[in-house]
Amino acid sequence: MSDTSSRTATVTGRHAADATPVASARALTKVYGSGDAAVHALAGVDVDFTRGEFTAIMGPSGSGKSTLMHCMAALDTPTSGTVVVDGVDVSTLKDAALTRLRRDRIGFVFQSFNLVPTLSAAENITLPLDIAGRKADVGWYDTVVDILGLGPRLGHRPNQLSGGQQQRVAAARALIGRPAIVFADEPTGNLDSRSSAEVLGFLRRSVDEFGQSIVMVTHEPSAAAYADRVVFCADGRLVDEMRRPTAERVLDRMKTLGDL
Ligand SMILES: Nc1ncnc2c1ncn2[C@@H]1O[C@H](COP(=O)(O)OP(=O)(O)OP(=O)(O)O)[C@@H](O)[C@H]1O
Repeated sequence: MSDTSSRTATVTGRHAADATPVASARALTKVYGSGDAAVHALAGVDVDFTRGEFTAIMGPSGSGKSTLMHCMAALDTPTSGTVVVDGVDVSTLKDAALTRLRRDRIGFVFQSFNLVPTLSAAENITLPLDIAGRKADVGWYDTVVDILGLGPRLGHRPNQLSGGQQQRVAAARALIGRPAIVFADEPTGNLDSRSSAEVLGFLRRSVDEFGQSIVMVTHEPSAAAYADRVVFCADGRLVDEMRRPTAERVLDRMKTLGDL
């Protein structure tokens, strides 16, 4: 559950959000299959994600949330429309440039953690930088590890860590390269409420204290309440948005969309 009192305290010290969107989509469509079997997963989405903000994407099951996130994160190719991430028009990029964009400017957190089982927590955290041939900024590495309380676990492999600890490692890995944007797909879907609060609290703090931009798909109103803004999907379109959400208001809005 969101701790609104501590959040209000940190918001005061937050980085000013930059007016230029960190990622945007225009007239975005995604059709799976064809003919009678065609599914219009995205039916024309226009959206801007503000730099330095935490945005949650909510909506009923099948409304297009994951498809939207995957198209925005260059993990999937739209049928039509444009996606711009950190000033780069993703549709113009060939495979190698797309790989670089994902590696250098985007951080990912997935529901299933997606850690490399043979690597230690420390090695998992720095993996994106190691692949890119970059060195971790030692001060930043220490800060992230410290905030996430991972110090005593750095030598452990994923199967020696709890789900919450694994997701904290995944969150550290997403942020270690200071990406322009972090996309999180149901990051608390496999976590208990305490571990969820730790991961969401870290994401919130990274926005407030370090100006990180985050977009998160979630089913949970209590998770969406950590965001600055919630956008609501239904039938492949964005149908509404809410600023300064609370779990109660998000839940009420979701009921009118036919979910929960
Ligand atoms: N690879 C695919 N092939 C065919 N249809 C797909 C594919 N991926 C998604 N869809 C369909 O596209 C629509 C949107 O799916 P999407 O996963 O984006 O929704 P979602 O809002 O993320 O759902 P959930 O909350 O259940 O994860 C659904 O009707 C889904 O069945």
